[in-house]
Amino acid sequence: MLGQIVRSLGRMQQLSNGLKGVRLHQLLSKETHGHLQTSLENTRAISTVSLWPFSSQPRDFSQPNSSWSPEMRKVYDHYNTLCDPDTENGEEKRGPWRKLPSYNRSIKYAAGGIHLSKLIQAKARLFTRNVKEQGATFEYVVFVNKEEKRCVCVFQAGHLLEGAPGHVHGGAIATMIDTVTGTLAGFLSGPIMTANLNIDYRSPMPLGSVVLIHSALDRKERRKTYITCKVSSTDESKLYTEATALFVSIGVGHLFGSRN
Ligand SMILES: CCCCCCCC/C=C\CCCCCCCC(=O)SCCNC(=O)CCNC(=O)[C@H](O)C(C)(C)COP(=O)(O)OP(=O)(O)OC[C@H]1O[C@@H](n2cnc3c(N)ncnc32)[C@H](O)[C@@H]1OP(=O)(O)O
Repeated sequence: MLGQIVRSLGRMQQLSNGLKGVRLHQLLSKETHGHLQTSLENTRAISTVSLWPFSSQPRDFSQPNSSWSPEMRKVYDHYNTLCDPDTENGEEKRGPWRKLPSYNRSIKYAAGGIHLSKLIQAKARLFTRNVKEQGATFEYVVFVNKEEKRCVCVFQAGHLLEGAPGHVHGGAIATMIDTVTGTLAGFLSGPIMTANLNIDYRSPMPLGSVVLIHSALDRKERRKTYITCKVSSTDESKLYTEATALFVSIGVGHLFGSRN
């Protein structure tokens, strides 16, 4: 994935004069750093090298906060524990689970350039992370299992996500499905965009619910990554939603109006 992203960014640099003087590391998002670190296995060595262009650290939203219900916290703790390394014969071994960090921008910084300024505006924020009041909208953390090519998102739906009275808006559920399946597809295939999303809403989801969003790789065909998804109660006794999604791999230049 590192090679893929660096190649894509290299193409993007060639694309635009506006990119002159911008270094690749300035364009890499913190998320991408996280993914790179994970995929490169050697997280300790990598994390000692600062690739982040700002002096102040951005806030990682994938952390418990006071709006979380006891149920949200319990499920988070369960999956977080799966990320802990085991100690065997005095040696630390990491399992396949990783918690992914989440920030309110994917790309935070770039210097100059008309193409970049179209994309990187000071007020732009990641849709799911743009509300200051904790617990009001999307509270979620994604855990990925790289061996099984699947992930689980723990999602608590806040009161501003109402659709049908007392229940979560279908568009908010679709947002989370797109986010979680897209995160998995991006983790497995590098830069992608959603091409198709099919959703079956099976039961209404009460506001305030804590649910699991399970996503798994179905298959990959050329540039296409197919992902399946199920949204259920945390004990998995109730099925709320099922979905399938298709993501198409893109060169980052795609976002700048180039098909390369
Ligand atoms: C730089 C990004 C890096 C991401 C890093 C993530 C960091 C993590 C951060 C935060 C996590 C949050 C994660 C969020 C995730 C959400 C993502 C979104 O919501 S994206 C917004 C909604 N999507 C669009 O706006 C796409 C608009 N559509 C397009 O741009 C194009 O149509 C595109 C890219 C989808 C395909 O265009 P073509 O020209 O590149 O490719 P062609 O040739 O048309 O298709 C390639 C193959 O895909 C099939 N295909 C394309 N569209 C299809 C469709 N709708 N249904 C079925 N097949 C389709 C085609 O038939 C073709 O298949 P054959 O290889 O020939 O077999």
